[in-house]
Amino acid sequence: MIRFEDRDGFQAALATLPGNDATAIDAAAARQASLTKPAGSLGRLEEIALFMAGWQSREYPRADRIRAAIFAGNHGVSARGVSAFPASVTAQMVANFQSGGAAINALAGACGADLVIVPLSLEQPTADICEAPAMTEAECLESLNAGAAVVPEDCDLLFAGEMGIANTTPAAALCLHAFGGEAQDWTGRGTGIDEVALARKTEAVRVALALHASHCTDAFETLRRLGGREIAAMAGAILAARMMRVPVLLDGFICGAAIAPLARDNPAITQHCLAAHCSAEAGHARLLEKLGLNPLLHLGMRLGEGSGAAVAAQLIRSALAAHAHMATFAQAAVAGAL
Ligand SMILES: O=C(O)c1ccc[n+]([C@@H]2O[C@H](COP(=O)([O-])O)[C@@H](O)[C@H]2O)c1
Ligand SMILES: Cc1cc2nc[nH]c2cc1C
Repeated sequence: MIRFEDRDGFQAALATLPGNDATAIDAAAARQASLTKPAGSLGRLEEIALFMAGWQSREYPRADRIRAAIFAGNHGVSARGVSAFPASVTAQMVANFQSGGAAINALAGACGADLVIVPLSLEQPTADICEAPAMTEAECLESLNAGAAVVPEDCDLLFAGEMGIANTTPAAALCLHAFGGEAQDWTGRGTGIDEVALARKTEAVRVALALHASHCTDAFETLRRLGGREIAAMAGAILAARMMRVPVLLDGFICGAAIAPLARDNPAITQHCLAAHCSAEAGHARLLEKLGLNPLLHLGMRLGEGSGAAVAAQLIRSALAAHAHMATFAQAAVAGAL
């Protein structure tokens, strides 16, 4: 299991990311070229098969062991009226996840993922990012390690999701810091706020940046100041997955925002990631573009909790089923292209 010893250990891991296996990609590409279809006719499903082959070092990659990890945290900034829901909903939804009644329970079941729910000190919200750093150094490190701990040794695919009332506010702040622009470029309606609350939320993002930006010198410090526990946990899980060369499906806006500070330090962090979908949250399309990721799905979803990733995991399974089970031209005695 991966564990980051301290902030330097986290930053060192981010600076020395392993790459994929070009030999496995070549072998998988040769197999794709031999299958009974015009070259490229399975479109992105072919790319997915090669992507999975490269990270798993397998000519025949698998999606049998899928780990879905949902992290939950509370946010001091929720007291500013930036969400359509009260902060108490975070713990209530965790209870719903635990009793099997949430969307992610149904969707993780449908894609065959093994779901773990990780509540992170829900009784202790982060500090209001408009007034202070969200977390202490110890809290941030603990959250990163809670994320790293969910990646099993034998894992074919990981997806990380979140639950945290008000977390689209720190997510917007992380995007603004990583990629610039204006607060309104990154601030959306989250759970469904009105115009007045949107103005308050945009101002909160602006104030948080004014307070912290000059101190955000690396990914750890940025997550600590502008993030939240579940956000840092997703970042820790995604970095740990990379260290173990486990491919990752990113979920929605908050999940993408969690790696924005990592991408600022090392843009290669996205190489083992596929963007599951483009959320309806304003800012997600721009975020994916900045991360250099082309989302697999556009379903108008904006739920979070790993729901988009769970749907996209079915595409991964389809891509790998075609890759593994189709006949070759030679086996099926089908003539190749002229
Ligand atoms: O995944 C997304 O793109 C997404 C977009 C908007 C909202 N959410 C979810 O809604 C919550 C955050 O919204 P808010 O309005 O409370 O900041 C949090 O629990 C997220 O999982 C998620
Ligand atoms: C009900 C509810 C469910 C969620 N799941 C993820 N974020 C959420 C936010 C709310 C408000």
